[in-house]
Amino acid sequence: MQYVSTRADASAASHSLQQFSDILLGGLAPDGGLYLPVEYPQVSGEELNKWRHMSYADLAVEILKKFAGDIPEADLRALAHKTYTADVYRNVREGEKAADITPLRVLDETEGKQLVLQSLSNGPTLAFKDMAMQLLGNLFEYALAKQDAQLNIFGATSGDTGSAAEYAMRGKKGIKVFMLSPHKKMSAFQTAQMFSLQDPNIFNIAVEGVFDDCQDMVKAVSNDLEFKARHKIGTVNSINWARVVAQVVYYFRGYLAATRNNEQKVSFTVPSGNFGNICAGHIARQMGLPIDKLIVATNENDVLDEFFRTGVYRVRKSAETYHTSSPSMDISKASNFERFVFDLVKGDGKRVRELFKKVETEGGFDLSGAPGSDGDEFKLVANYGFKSGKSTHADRVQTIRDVADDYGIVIDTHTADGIKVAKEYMEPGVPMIVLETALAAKFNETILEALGQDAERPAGFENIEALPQRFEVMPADVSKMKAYIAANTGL
Ligand SMILES: Cc1ncc(COP(=O)(O)O)c(C=O)c1O
Ligand SMILES: N[C@@H](CCOP(=O)(O)O)C(=O)O
Repeated sequence: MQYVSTRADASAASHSLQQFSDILLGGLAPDGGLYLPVEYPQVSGEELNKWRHMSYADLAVEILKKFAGDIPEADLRALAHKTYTADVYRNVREGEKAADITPLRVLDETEGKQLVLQSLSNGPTLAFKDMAMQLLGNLFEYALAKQDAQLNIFGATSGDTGSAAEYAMRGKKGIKVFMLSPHKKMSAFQTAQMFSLQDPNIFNIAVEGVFDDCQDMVKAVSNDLEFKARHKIGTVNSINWARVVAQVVYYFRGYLAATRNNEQKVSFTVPSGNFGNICAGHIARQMGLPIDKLIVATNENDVLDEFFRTGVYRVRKSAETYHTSSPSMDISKASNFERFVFDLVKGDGKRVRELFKKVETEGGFDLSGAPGSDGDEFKLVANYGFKSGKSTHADRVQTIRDVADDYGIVIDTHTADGIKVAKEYMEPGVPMIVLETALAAKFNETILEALGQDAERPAGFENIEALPQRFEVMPADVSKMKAYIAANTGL
């Protein structure tokens, strides 16, 4: 499989095609775009039948090999089996099997409308990021060992990517992690999870700004090609295609576990911020997985909900980005949205460049087809199955209470946003799978408010907030950031 940048000129595309292994360590494309495969590999009914009873690791191999043909299948198999084990994804609820890796639980079935929770947060850091990040850590180690190279990961987090990356990369030979997070905007648990790590290869930088400021800096540093090459900069954000592809696997797993035959369809509701998770669902659908709807659930930071309702993409400035009780979704400039726009404009990289230039200069674009708009591609969105909705603090507190009362489980604030929105789109005969993107323990402040009691804590995290913390506070200033990285890479 070959890869092309979302901003590549069609005429020049043949000169800039890359292999999976080439883009694995590099992250952002040199033209500032994101990588996508030149075409989505297709999945047949026969394959789906074969995959129904496979282990998660074997299913991952089947999907990965369609995207990473330049890595020998035996190596992919070894990596997947090292990653997707019951021991790594052990934080399951009572009655669920860790060996399922992403267990499904039917919450409700009323009048043929099935509400299902797919648990993606059983890994070491209690969020769905572990699903891809654990694999990425092993892939990086594999690729670096082959080249005897080193990698300095420069990433941005609103709370979960950071800890997942640091837990996956700590102690890994040849890898350092520089992770930007918005100062004082993560939950106490998330902050402690990252900042209490004392490993010498981990550098936590609390930025005076919001997540979007952090992600902008990651992109600015990556766009300085000379600096990027000299300091061997790579990324673990969903900028990195391997992250997205690893997330495609659990959509297949969810579909296969919720259905009996390939005639059946399911819908997915996805708590969304940077659009990486649901972008993986979009790719699964484009590969032929029988997904009916893909529902984008946002919190009060509703840029994506606005687009999927109106066709207007209007990013918010840092000062207009709210600090909410589902803080990992406090994002107003969703990076992976560019991947979807590339598909929406039929792979026209020049048009993607123009549209995202407009985002920089005018704060957005309008594809609604209204007089004076920038295009009318919004009418095509329905072909991709996208719908959307929004949830507020009051909604998520109420949803956490309702789910505890009705189904006897405690969900986190992001999953609550998902369930609130999912309920607006349930249909008889089409299971609605809500992705559980984190465990409640990470957002205890809101659980306490909703239920009057603490969230259960998996073993090993009992007193995490009391541990000593190590981090730097820095302004959102690219040149200062580069100086910090340069001083610490030793290159
Ligand atoms: C717990 C949680 N839920 C939802 C999201 C949103 O996912 P995405 O950014 O892939 O849209 C995030 C952050 O990515 C998260 O950490
Ligand atoms: N919500 C994320 C933000 C970064 O998203 P990513 O998928 O691009 O890594 C977080 O928790 O850090």
